[in-house]
This record gives sequence, C-alpha cells and structure tokens, in this order.
Amino acid sequence: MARYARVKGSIALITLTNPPVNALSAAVRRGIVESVSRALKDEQVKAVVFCGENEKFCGGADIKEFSGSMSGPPLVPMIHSIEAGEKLMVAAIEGVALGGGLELALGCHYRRHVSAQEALQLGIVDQVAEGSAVQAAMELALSVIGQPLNPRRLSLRAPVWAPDVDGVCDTALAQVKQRSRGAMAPVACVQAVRAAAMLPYSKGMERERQLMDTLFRSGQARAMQYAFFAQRNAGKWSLPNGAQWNNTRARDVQRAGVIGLGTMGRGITVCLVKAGISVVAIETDAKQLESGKKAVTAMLQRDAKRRGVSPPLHLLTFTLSFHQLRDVDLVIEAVFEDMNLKKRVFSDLCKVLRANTLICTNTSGLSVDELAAVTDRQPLVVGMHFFAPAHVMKLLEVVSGSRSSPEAVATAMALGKRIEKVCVAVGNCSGFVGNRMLKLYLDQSVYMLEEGATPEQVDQALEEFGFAMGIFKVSDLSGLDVGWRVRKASGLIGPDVDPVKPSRWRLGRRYCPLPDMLCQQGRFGQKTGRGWYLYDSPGSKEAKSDPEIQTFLKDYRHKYGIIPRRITSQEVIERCAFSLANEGFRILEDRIAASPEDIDVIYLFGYGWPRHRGGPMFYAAQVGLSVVLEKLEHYHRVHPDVPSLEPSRLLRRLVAEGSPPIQQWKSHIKNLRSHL
Ligand SMILES: CC/C=C\C=C\CC(=O)SCCNC(=O)CCNC(=O)[C@H](O)C(C)(C)COP(=O)(O)OP(=O)(O)OC[C@H]1O[C@@H](n2cnc3c(N)ncnc32)[C@H](O)[C@@H]1OP(=O)(O)O
Repeated sequence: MARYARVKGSIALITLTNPPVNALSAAVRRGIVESVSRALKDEQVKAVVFCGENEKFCGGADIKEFSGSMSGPPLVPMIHSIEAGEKLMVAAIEGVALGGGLELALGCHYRRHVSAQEALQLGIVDQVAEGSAVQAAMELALSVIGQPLNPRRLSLRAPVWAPDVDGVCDTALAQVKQRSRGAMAPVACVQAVRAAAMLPYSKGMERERQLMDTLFRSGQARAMQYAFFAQRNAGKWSLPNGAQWNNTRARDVQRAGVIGLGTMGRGITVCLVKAGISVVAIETDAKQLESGKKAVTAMLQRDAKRRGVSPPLHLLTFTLSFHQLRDVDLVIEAVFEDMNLKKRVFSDLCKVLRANTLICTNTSGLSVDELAAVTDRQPLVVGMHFFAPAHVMKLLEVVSGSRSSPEAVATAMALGKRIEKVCVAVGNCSGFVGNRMLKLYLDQSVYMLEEGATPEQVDQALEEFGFAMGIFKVSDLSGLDVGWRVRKASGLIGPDVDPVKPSRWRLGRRYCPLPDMLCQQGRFGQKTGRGWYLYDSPGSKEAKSDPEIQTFLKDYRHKYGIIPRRITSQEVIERCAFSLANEGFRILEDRIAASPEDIDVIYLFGYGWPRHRGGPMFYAAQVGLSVVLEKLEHYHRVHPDVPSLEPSRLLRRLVAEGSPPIQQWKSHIKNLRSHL
C-alpha cells in the first residue's frame, strides 16, 4: 500500500507501507500510481515527497512475488511517469533504498539520504540530512518549487562519455566473468552499465529490460530468491517438542569463556569480543596462551584499524586458570577434536562453573550427547559448530542434543545471531549436517582419482560449476592431517591395517587409502607446501600441479590393476552433487535437519556451494528428482561397493509421489524419529 497525505499546504506526502522493508509489492506499486495521479490532479499540490514507513525507504521489489505471476503496475513505467511528472518529486530516503527502491528514488527529481556521504560523492543523492529525512525533504521541496524540472530528470541527461568506456567495460566484464564463476547477474550488471554509458536513455533502458528479462526467466534467479528466504527462515528454528524461535527465551550472555586458543578458539574469541561480550580465554600451556593472545590481539587490532574504531581489548582476559570461569554465562569449548580430551575438559568445567552456566562445544562432528553425559547439566549442553576461520565464515551449526533444553538452543542461536552468523539448528549425529554430507562428497572425489581423474580435473569441474574452490584445493587448505586423525580415531586406519599395503576395502565397503598415503609422505597440504598440489613454500596459497602426484596416481592404479578411464566434468558434478543431496535426504528422514532449506543454507554459507545454484537440495529439485534417482541408481549399479550411492528412501518416495516442490518435501517425511 501507499498512504497519501497533504501536508504543509502544497506537498503530497506518499508513504510506502509494506512492513518490514516497504518492498514494492503489486499493492504498493498500485498505491504509488494512484497517489501520484491524485497529486498531479490536485491543483493545490506543488510537490510530491516519497518516504517509507518506519524510517525505511524501500527494500526494492517484493521478492516474494517473483515466484508467482507478476501482477500490478510494472515498475519501470511507474518510475518513468514519476520522472516525467509535471510536479516536483522528492525522495526522502531513510534506512534502505535497494534495487527498485533506489530506482524509485532515482526517478524523483531530488533525493536526500541520511548518513550516506559516499552516495553524496557519487551524485546519487543531493544532500545528506541529520534528523528526519521526511522533514528535510519537505523543506527542500518548498525551497525549489517553481524551478524548471527538465534539468533534474535523469533520463534527459547525456551519458558521461569517457573515451575509453568500451575498454573499461571490456576489462570489467572479463574480471567479473572470472569472479562470478558462472553467475549470470554480475555479468548482466556490467552489460547494463555499458548500455547506460554508451546508448541514448531509451535504448539503454531497452537493453536493461532485455537483460533483466533473461535473468528473471533463468533458473539462477529462482535459486537466488530461494536462497534469500531460506537464509531468513533458518533463524525461525523449531524443535519437535514445540519449542521454537518465537516462544523460547534466550538467555542474555554478557561474559563468555573460550577453552582452547588454537585456530578455532582464536576466531571464536574475536567474534565474541567484537560483539561486545567479555571473554575469558583459557589455554593449558603458557606458551600457547601467549601465542593465542598475540594472535587474537593482532586480529582485533587489524579489524579495528580497518573500521576506524579502537580495538575492544579491555573485554579480554587470557588465563591458564579454569577458576576465572566462575562468573561466565556460557563457555565455548574449542580444544582439539578428541573425544577423551573434550570429556576431560567438560568434567573439569563442571567443577568450576556456576550450576546454570551453559556449556557449548565447537566439535565438528563428535556426539554432543556423549559429551553432555559426562556433565552435571545435560540440558545446558549444546553444540556450536563454527567453521574455519571462525571470525570470517558466516555459518554456525547449533547442535541440539537429545537432552538439550529449548532455552540452551535459543541462547546459542541468539548468540550466533549477535555475532553475525547465519545460524542453523541441527540434530546430533556424527558430522551433524554439513560434515556428514561432506564425507560422501570427499569419498566420491577420491574414488574418481582411483578411476582415472586427476585432482586438477575434479577441481576444475567443481569450480566451473561455481564452487569457490575445488574439493582438493579445499582439502589442502584445511590440512589433510585433520581427516587422517579422524580416520585413525574411527578405526579405519591403525595397527590392524597395514599402512604400506593399504586395502581398498574396509568395514565392509569400498575404501580409498590415497589421502592416508599422502599423509604418510608428510603431504598435509598448504601447511607443508605439498598435498594434492604443490606450493612454493609451506603456508603459501597458490596451488600448482605436481607431476609427482600424477606418477603416484599412475603407480597406485597399476598396483591395484585399475584401468584408468576418462571421467567427464558431468560425471564429477553428478557424483559429487547427487551424493550430497542423497545424504541430505537421509538427514531429512533422520530429522537431523528440519528442512531442505536448512541443509542448503549450511552448504551455501559453510561449504562454498554457489549461491546461484541454490544449494544441493534445491539443485536436486531443479535438475529433477527422477533424474537424480536414475543417476544414483546407475552409479550404484556401477559401484555396488559404495552403499551411500544407493538412493535414499525419501528420494524414492518423493519421486513415487510425483516429485512435489521442495517446500512440500517436509510433509512427505513420515513415521521417523526426530533428532531435533
Ligand atoms: C516489479 C519489480 C520488478 C523487478 C525489480 C527488480 C529490482 C529489485 O528491486 S530486486 C530486489 C532488490 N532488493 C533486495 O535485494 C533487498 C533484499 N533485502 C535485503 O538486502 C535485506 O533484507 C535488507 C532490506 C537490507 C534488510 O536487512 P535486515 O535488516 O537484516 O533484515 P532481513 O532479516 O534481511 O529482512 C527483514 C524481513 O524483510 C523481508 N524482506 C527484505 N527484503 C525484502 C524484499 N525485497 N522483498 C520481500 N521481503 C523482503 C525478509 O524476508 C525478512 O522477512 P521475515 O519474514 O522477517 O523473515
């Protein structure tokens, strides 16, 4: 809707009213068109001021409407009619002016904005006002009423011609194409800018319309719209006992403890302190404590310098003593990924913490229930699985154990939001959601090396699909020794298995020992300068092909009598993406995740899944569930020793029930026990 009011005698004030961000829904656009027409007809009105309710100008087109058939007045003609209007139009911009909201503002003859010095410099706004933008806009309108409007109409301005504009656009296009990794929108934006710079207004607008039309009809637009709402819905968590985001109070967290100042503990400490939370950071060894302190301090100083503020170092206490934790509201344990060590830490914590202090574990996959069982407060134990580097990565999996209380889950979710993470509540199982799925994706990748692919081929296929980095580059970055330790702890490698003549069959299924063999050679990835790739020196980031790896793979295949075959990019994507989705269906069946959207958010924010492909579950839906089923059946037939390739029950059921849209999948999960 748009509200019309006449104020100060000669001003028509049009207020966009569509909370929470006054998006330009069909009703709002209709309201604007009617109000503008009314203002133009009213002889008393000399100027029109546009504003948004609740000090938010406009969040752009209403994205909810994109999935249906669009009705109501189209946006661009509406803006043209405002710009061409014979009366003065002023935009009073507060809060947000995004997408179509900014276009509406640009269609006006004058604009104002609060706290937007940059927009002022760019000429997007004419004046930056303190206080009420609406008041300032009305005063401006009164002061310029009667002045000619043609010089203010952007459509009548000649493009600012630079002699090398074509070259600049070519360079920008090449850069954007490379960086966007298959996403169409950034490329279309550069093309639209080129058209705006080089063509007369009406032709430029026509080119923009064509580009927009192509984008709108693309699967990528649907994926991005889905991702937008999936991200926001993840915050609206619910547990099977009825507890949910809007009926469960989170506890206030003023003081927190962080146990362990390794890479994860340091990042977590930085996140907490930046959000204004006092942190007691603990290490067991003075040297480790000192190096942790230096690293955290340096990170905070760098960040503060970048933002032009002073670093909140006063919120930090570094200590070797658990006793300093007695007053904290919540503790996040971030010690080495070892169940026995974590259990020891948990029972030691119970000796010093107040009885009502929450204990969170930053495990990446160990059982939260098993850890909670050693404490005197099982309801107050939850998982907070951060992703490395914790001060950079947006994802936080909040793991609700079988005895975790709604209040504990709510507190971890609220804390995550406060430190600006995208939080997803998940149930407890080995690897939770993200790493449980990742294991199968990794398995497929190394199986393909055995069968004939190279790390470069697999990575290239994944990067062309849109991943920021291929799986082997990511593994080198994370450190190959991490998975090696986990496999040792789980009994997959150890004294009973001969490391020199590793078997390709363990615990009753296919096993690929290639990563273990690399670790045995001290190839741990970037940190040792050698992994799946070669690096100039330990710690350097540029991955180069390593001829030794090619020889190593050839020898390996020869030794096991494997005849290498050509593996296409299509096979790489199908085996990786469909394995992920297949496990995602099992996770839904097990109720470890509440919805396919939650799984997709985890992959978008924690694992570099390309946003323009929505997430593995959305991708499966977009490819077609029957196609995914068929492909999995095929790969399972070819690889019967890989049980995870067997299509999940839920996938089969969904296909049998006509492949309903992704929003309806939840209602097809029946009679299964929930872990959430
Ligand atoms: C007919 C026109 C045809 C084509 C025109 C195309 C051009 C466009 O305008 S495309 C849309 C451009 N706009 C955007 O991309 C803005 C997207 N929104 C945001 O970036 C943010 O939401 C924000 C506006 C900066 C506000 O951020 P924040 O304060 O963090 O709140 P959120 O949790 O993100 O959002 C609150 C609430 O608002 C809903 N919402 C936000 N923007 C839109 C929108 N454009 N359309 C519909 N709904 C929107 C969001 O989903 C949240 O809803 P809840 O129900 O509270 O979860």
